[in-house]
Amino acid sequence: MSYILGLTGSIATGKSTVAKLFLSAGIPVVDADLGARAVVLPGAPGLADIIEHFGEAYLLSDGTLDRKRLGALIFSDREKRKELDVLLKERINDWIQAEKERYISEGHNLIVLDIPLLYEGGYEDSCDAVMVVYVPEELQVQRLMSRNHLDADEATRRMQSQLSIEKKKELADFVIDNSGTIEETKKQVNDWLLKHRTV
Ligand SMILES: CC(C)(COP(=O)(O)OP(=O)(O)OC[C@H]1O[C@@H](n2cnc3c(N)ncnc32)[C@H](O)[C@@H]1O)[C@@H](O)C(=O)NCCC(=O)NCCS
Ligand SMILES: Nc1ncnc2c1ncn2[C@@H]1O[C@H](COP(=O)(O)OP(=O)(O)OP(=O)(O)O)[C@@H](O)[C@H]1O
Repeated sequence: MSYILGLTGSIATGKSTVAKLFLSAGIPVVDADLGARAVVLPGAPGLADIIEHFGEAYLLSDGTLDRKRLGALIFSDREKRKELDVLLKERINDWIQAEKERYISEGHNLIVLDIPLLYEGGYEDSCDAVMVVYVPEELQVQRLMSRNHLDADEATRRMQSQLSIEKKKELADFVIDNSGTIEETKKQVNDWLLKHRTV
């Protein structure tokens, strides 16, 4: 039996940073953001759905999705965001499940599902436990501003497009506090692995 650990947080709290720590410990990670990119590659039905729904203005001249333009739209308009979620959710879910099954069939006893919208999308039921990567909101906004070159208003809007990190922390089975150094985060992940790797 494989133990399925859901890994989440809110935008820029450090999921990818923690996912890399699991990967370097040899644990397979299913990255939902990669799935979200795979289902909108040129030729994929998800891209055709987006263009049909939102229009050709969301295509770049090389035929790929204009992610920047679509991001600007959905992070400033709740209804449009919901429409995009409806268009892509099933396809992303199928991608996640297929990757998970592949790792299960390879015999891994621990598999991490890195899903930014884990709670918003109701994925907690398909996990044995959920780990939330936490930083306080002020630090979240700062890291988001500096990583994505956003001003404070835009970063706050993106943050508010997801369930708050405080709420996710309450719902979590395990919390990794990523407000210190990467080394401090690494220690928490390694301690968790020492306790749970053989579950
Ligand atoms: C709007 C898009 C094109 C913007 O692309 P961009 O390259 O700028 O951002 P990227 O994909 O790296 O996402 C960055 C982060 O934004 C957050 N985010 C993405 N989509 C959403 C959404 N619909 N609602 C809330 N937060 C979201 C996540 O925390 C994600 O990790 C892209 O995010 C997208 O296709 N989103 C819809 C798919 C989705 O739901 N992805 C989340 C995976 S579960
Ligand atoms: N402990 C830390 N100390 C300093 N900077 C950090 C730390 N952890 C992460 N960061 C930085 O904060 C930013 C956000 O981290 P990361 O990309 O891992 O977040 P994420 O939760 O995966 O984001 P998203 O939801 O957008 O995918 C990155 O620029 C990263 O380098």
